[in-house]
Amino acid sequence: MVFLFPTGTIIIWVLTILLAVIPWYLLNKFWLKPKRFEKLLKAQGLQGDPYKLSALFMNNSKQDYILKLQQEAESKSIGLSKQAAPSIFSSHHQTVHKYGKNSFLWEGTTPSVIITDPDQIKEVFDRIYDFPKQKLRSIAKYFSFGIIKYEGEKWAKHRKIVNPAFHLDKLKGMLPAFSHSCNEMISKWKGLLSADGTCEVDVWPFLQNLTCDVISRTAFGSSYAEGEKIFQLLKKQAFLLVTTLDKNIPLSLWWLLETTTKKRMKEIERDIRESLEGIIEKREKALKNGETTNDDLLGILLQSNHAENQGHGNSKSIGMTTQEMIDECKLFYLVGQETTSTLLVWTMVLLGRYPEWQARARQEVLQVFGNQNQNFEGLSQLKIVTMILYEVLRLYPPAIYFNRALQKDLKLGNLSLPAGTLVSLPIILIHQDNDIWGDDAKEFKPERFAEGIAKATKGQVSYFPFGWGPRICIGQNFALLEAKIAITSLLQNFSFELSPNYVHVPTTVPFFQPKYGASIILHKL
Ligand code: HEM
Repeated sequence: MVFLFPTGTIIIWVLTILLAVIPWYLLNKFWLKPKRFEKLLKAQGLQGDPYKLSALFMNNSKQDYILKLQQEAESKSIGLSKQAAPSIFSSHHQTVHKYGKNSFLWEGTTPSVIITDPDQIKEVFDRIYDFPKQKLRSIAKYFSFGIIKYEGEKWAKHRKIVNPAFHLDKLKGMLPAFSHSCNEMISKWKGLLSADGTCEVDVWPFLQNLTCDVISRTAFGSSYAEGEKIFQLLKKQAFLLVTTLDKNIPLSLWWLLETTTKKRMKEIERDIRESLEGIIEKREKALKNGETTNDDLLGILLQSNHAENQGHGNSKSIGMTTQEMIDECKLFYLVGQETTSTLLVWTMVLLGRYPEWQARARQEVLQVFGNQNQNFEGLSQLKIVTMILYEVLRLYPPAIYFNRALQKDLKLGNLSLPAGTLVSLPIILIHQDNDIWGDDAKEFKPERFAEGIAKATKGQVSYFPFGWGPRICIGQNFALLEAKIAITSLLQNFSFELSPNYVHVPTTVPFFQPKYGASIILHKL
């Protein structure tokens, strides 16, 4: 026997259920669940602001809120000797200041537990499958590419394929490209010198240009000019994004709007994809015809991908697809360029501020290379320059914190963390923690690295400008070699000091950089 309900009855039933379920869902999401989290964390001795519903309405989203804080901070010069964290990283800084190191803060309805204990930090970095990265919001879709955002098997596969491109023996072959780009920048600066052999330059755009040039040459070799074009497109896209953010349109709303900016971003995205597809297809064809590929990043990536496919009986789905290869190439630009130029600009600012360290570094460089071009063996002997770079990365790490998102209940040391919590590793606070580095933690003292990183940190995971564990930066040797060559060329040709016009306003968009550039006075040697 079949019972038939009239349609009206069904609709009433559905509405009744929805009316009962939706308020419960909202109550749980916006009140009961966060309060449960709070109770659980507090029971374990973690301290933080109580969860408040009003915080959700006050700030349209966490990103908007952080941007607002940053914009406020960036309008003021903080003075070079002052710590940047209170202004550029105020939410975490204030929480630790108020509640101590065992604390948490709220990101909307989600608690973010601040982890500062080196053993726990090591665990978070080592257990990559338990502590995956936080998923990006949709705004990042134009900028989140490749391996850096993958998880699980996909990440492992891509890391395996990309790894050979960054082996030291391959990097050695790229040194002439590094030197070429550096020499070009030095020549431009020489061209700006006045009759007395000095000039004042905002070095920041030159350094950005340098690291872009290096990536274009090392990633695409003979296709260098096309690489440059792609980078210009990526830059345009980033500019459009940043100007949109500046207009203070809530992110959530912006993504619903079909704006001209959004349209333009889509067009640029298509242009980038087509250019990269062209380069990759040309190279793939050459590889299939048995022609030797170039030893640039793309060439090595293609060979490695080819080997991965062959190792699996030529099954096409095993290696990377062309689209995935495109994403990896874009990633090299996005994470390899601004990070390294950031390292270089702060190195120039700090060496301009501390002439005694500049003199020591120059003495070492001249001892090792004289006025000759650099080579790998000589670069490995540069002890003072290395100490300086490590210290710059301690005080000015390009990425100032890491977030990881728990997808299941987990133990971390003595903590029991529920699924849905974030853990936050505030690298900038840990790098300047007096308990770890001593009372002079905030000062520029490269001598602390005289006997290497392990000695300076007493073997603890308390220094991690390149991350740590299996997901450590794949390009760290690339970046350090590039930085050493750039600093060496600079010291061989100029002495320099900070200009009185320099205004110290660090920003964190997209990395920990000088907002108003870096005015430096160069003197020809
Ligand atoms: C001073 C320069 C650099 C710094 C400070 C830096 C820092 C970092 C950090 C902190 C991570 C880990 C992010 C995380 O775990 O959430 C990372 C990952 C990565 N970096 Fe770098 N990076 C630098 C230069 C480069 C360069 C030059 C390249 C390539 C040309 C590069 C490519 C990558 C890639 C592909 C990853 C993702 C690795 C993975 O997830 O397996 N980086 N970098």
